[in-house]
Amino acid sequence: MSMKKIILSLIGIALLAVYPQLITNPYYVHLVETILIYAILLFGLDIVVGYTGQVSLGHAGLFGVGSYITGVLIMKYSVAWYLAIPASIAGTALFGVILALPALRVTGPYLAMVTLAFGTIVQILINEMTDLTNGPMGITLSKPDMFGKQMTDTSFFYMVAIFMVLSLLVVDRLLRSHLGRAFEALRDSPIASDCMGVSVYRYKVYAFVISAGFAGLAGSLYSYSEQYISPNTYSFELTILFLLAVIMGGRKTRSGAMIGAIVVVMLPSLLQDVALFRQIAIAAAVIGVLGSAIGLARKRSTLASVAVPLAVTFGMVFVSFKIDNMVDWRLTIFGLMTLFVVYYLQDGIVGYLRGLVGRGVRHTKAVAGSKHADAFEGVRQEAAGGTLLHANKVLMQFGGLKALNQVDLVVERGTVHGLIGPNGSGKSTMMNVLTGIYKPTAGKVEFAGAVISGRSPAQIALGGIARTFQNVQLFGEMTATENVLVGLHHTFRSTVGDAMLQTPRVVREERAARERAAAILDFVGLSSLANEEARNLPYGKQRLLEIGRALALDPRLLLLDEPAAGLTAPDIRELMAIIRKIRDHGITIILIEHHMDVVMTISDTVTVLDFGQKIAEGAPAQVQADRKVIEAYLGGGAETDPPAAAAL
Ligand SMILES: Nc1ncnc2c1ncn2[C@@H]1O[C@H](COP(=O)(O)OP(=O)(O)OP(=O)(O)O)[C@@H](O)[C@H]1O
Repeated sequence: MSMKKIILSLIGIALLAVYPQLITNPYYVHLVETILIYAILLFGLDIVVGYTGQVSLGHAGLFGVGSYITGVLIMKYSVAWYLAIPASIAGTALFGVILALPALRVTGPYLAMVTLAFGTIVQILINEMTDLTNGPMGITLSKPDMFGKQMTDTSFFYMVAIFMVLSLLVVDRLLRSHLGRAFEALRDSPIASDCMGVSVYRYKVYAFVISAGFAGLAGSLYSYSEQYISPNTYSFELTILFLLAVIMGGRKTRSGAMIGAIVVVMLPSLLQDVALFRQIAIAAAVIGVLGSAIGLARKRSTLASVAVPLAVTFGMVFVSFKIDNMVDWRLTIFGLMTLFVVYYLQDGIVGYLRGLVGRGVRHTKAVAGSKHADAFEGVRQEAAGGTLLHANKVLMQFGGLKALNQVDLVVERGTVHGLIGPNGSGKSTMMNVLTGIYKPTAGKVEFAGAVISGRSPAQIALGGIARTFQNVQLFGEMTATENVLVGLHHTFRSTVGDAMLQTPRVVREERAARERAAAILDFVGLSSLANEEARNLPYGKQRLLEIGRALALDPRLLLLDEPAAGLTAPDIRELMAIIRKIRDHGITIILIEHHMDVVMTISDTVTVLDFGQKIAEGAPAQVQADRKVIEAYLGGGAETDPPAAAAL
């Protein structure tokens, strides 16, 4: 933790400690208490929405489950708080599994609909299960007892503050660990996550369960805080407000969740009180003017780009002085504010403020490569010779189209095996079959003596097959180092508990992984770009980074899908040297490439596909001279790839 962060945290804790002593009005103490409770929920919601990129409209439902578990346990069994709170966390986490199930099948608007239905069903059930929940009458409860005495409002405030600080610490540690990287990776590219051994299924479930646990804790504290719960609270509006809070505050930041919590609590007051609305409108206009001036001075914005947001903020000030009360206008103003945030503050308030001071998202800086770390540290040196991979009569059918038609492919250990063919001949389909993305319609794939067809991509990746993609599939918002670290995910044995508590094991594993990542980046020539976000790298470097990330898996077989596409001549030479070095370390390679000079120079064996069938196989010179191959390239009409044909 940096000195600045420690000082800020201590100031934050000191403010929380003195607040209820300085502010004696119980209304304001309760207001901040509610903000702290919502912040706990939003830390969790940010894992699902900000990190894994899933839409959840079910979190008000989870919040309700947490509240009612505590409410029912107290009403029926007079359970103590130290049992009721853990029961709410565990019980709501179980409901998180139910919410995760649809996320495994659907995404985007469909997931939004399903999670919304979940929230609605929870609300209806609470309403209808009168015997258990008291139905619409709600449950009344009192503040928890501590040492045989009922807590005062102030002592309960401290209890909530302690839970919030602990949640903040735990979430922060978790999200900075290998698990946080796994969540983030599956947002940027689920397919690449799976192929790096980070199972999308498993980590989506983890994200929902952990997030639900925090919703359960928040719900439980809320029931004690309000001392009365009823089904109406956990409504559709609340769930929208939660989602808006994460977006408005700024996703992937804890400070964003805190700001979001303030918004959730203050918005209803803001939309009722015209004087408060005027003050906020003026503050927004001042920040807007300052931000635009800084943006223009630093040449990061243009007059055209700041004109509309400025006009809107000034418009808001104008309107705030024109209206006398908020009653008729609150929904319109709420709608316009939502539109403004979604359109102009896509990185939220925290993202906007960071932009003003010229700082992007903070990533943990890469370490320098250590003398002890070696890029190929985990790779098993295998003796060349013998079959490593055998695809046996593979048929891959899409409707009536046979993308692969009874293809046999035998790859020898320690070789570079070229796979070529005109566009649409089935090369990428073969890659997808070998890595488990497609399950073959018929035939089987054996790898190192075991049948792998039918296994999941993550299982196949962890079994020793790594790949790159024809259309680069990097984790764009993560740095080059973090991309490689996702590839090194398999080297971690630490559990969620280790990550949350920062045990020595997780610290040791993280250090070792970072040193290894530095060595891998050095090997692919990207050391100087280690802290750069992948989306900002030049195209050629992105391809090299994909190779580095794949090497991190310690593969026995590496599949390279058109690694030279879009590369300049010097980049291609660098790439060829890298491929040779990888082979020299005993890793077998299957290389799909349209640059014939590359394939023919570095392959030991070449297989040629055409219309899903194998038409030739052998040494490069032999294949180049094959009449069927020449015909496939030169006689293929529109399907012909000119550079490939020319090279042949
Ligand atoms: N998921 C899919 N659904 C339907 N058809 C598909 C699918 N994937 C591939 N195909 C079809 O299978 C055939 C083989 O495609 P594939 O991408 O494997 O060819 P390729 O040899 O890799 O081509 P290129 O060199 O252009 O990448 C094509 O006709 C393609 O349209």
